[in-house]
Amino acid sequence: MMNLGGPATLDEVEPFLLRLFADKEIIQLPWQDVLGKFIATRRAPKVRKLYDAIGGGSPILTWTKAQGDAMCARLDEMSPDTAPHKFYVSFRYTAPFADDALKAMKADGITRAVAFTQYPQWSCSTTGSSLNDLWRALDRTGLQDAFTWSIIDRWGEHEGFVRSMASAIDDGLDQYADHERDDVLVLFSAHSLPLKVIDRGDAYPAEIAASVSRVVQAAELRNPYMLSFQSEVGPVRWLGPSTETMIKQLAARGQKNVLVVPIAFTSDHIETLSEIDIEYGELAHSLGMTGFKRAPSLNARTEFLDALADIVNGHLESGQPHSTQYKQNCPGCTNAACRGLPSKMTTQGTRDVSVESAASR
Ligand SMILES: C=CC1=C(C)c2cc3[nH]c(cc4nc(cc5[nH]c(cc1n2)c(C)c5CCC(=O)O)C(CCC(=O)O)=C4C)c(C)c3C=C
Ligand code: FES
Ligand SMILES: [Fe+2]
Repeated sequence: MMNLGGPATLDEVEPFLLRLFADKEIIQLPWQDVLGKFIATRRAPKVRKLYDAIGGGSPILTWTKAQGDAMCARLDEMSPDTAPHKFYVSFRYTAPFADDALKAMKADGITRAVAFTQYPQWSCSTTGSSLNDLWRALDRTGLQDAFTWSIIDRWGEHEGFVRSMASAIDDGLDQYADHERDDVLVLFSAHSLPLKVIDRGDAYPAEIAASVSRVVQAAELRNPYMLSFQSEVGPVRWLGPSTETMIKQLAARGQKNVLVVPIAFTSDHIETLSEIDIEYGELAHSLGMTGFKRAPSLNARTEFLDALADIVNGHLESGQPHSTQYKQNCPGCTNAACRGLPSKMTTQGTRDVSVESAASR
């Protein structure tokens, strides 16, 4: 289960930021080694305060473990012939790292592995970076031939995911009085991306829009809705409209009730608990938006735990090594590591562990 990760304690904030700003696959800076360190160190005190305000750390590992446990229990029942199922966590910027996961898998005698991104929608800066690093970790640990791999690289339109988002929106709308419910504007908010990444051809904006459209249909939403992007960092230009600006504009036109729906994260962390709930919440209230609320994150929502198991089970049944999209590099890509494959992959059309050499690396 691959994700960005987050600092579990306040002491981990600075090392987390140092790793993030050193990763050329999420952010490209001039003189990255020097400037990345400078930005991370300077940013750390402010970010430490934010994590302090949400309980002293990111809950992302706790949620991922709860999701993994529930997913594996369901998979053991759904697919006895591939049981037992075990999950390992591979975070990009905090422990457990890809190397930790691979070593633990080897120690447990695992031979068949599914690289399962926990970002529903693809971006080369998130899932792409995690996968590139996973394949590098195989080399670092000398475990190139230890596992036969397949990849779940995106699932933003999966029916179970879409249904769980729709039911989270229902719960979000239930927070309003009956007479207000129809007046609520549903504001889908996704993490933004630098425009440079989008111009390169990153699939993320289209995949976010596809998720929103499917969720709106599944929720049979009668409310108006919009999509905006949050969490921009640094002086580069980011994809808009920004969630913060949108809140100001909606407040200016007298919109009182706004339900924010995080569409690109599956569990709570700093962007929901701090940025939306505290920062945007205070902004909205100061502008007279009395009904500013957020739909709950999926976390351990039953429909979502079912969805995770269903995504993996469907993947195993399909026998697909990865999605068709996976091999489509961004037209503007200059990173030779992108869309690589490990040396041992499952063969197209089989759900078993037959081995085939990867076509390219
Ligand atoms: C879909 C998810 C995400 C995308 C896309 C994404 C892009 C992206 N992020 C940064 C820089 C930072 N992100 C930070 C935190 C953070 N980012 C995501 C997800 C996506 N990022 C999550 C889930 C988290 C929170 C981790 C947690 O609390 O558990 C941070 C650290 C916080 C801060 O300093 O504000 C930075 C920095 C860039 C540059 C980027 C673009 C490609
Ligand atoms: S940046 Fe998208 S494939 Fe390399
Ligand atoms: Fe981020």
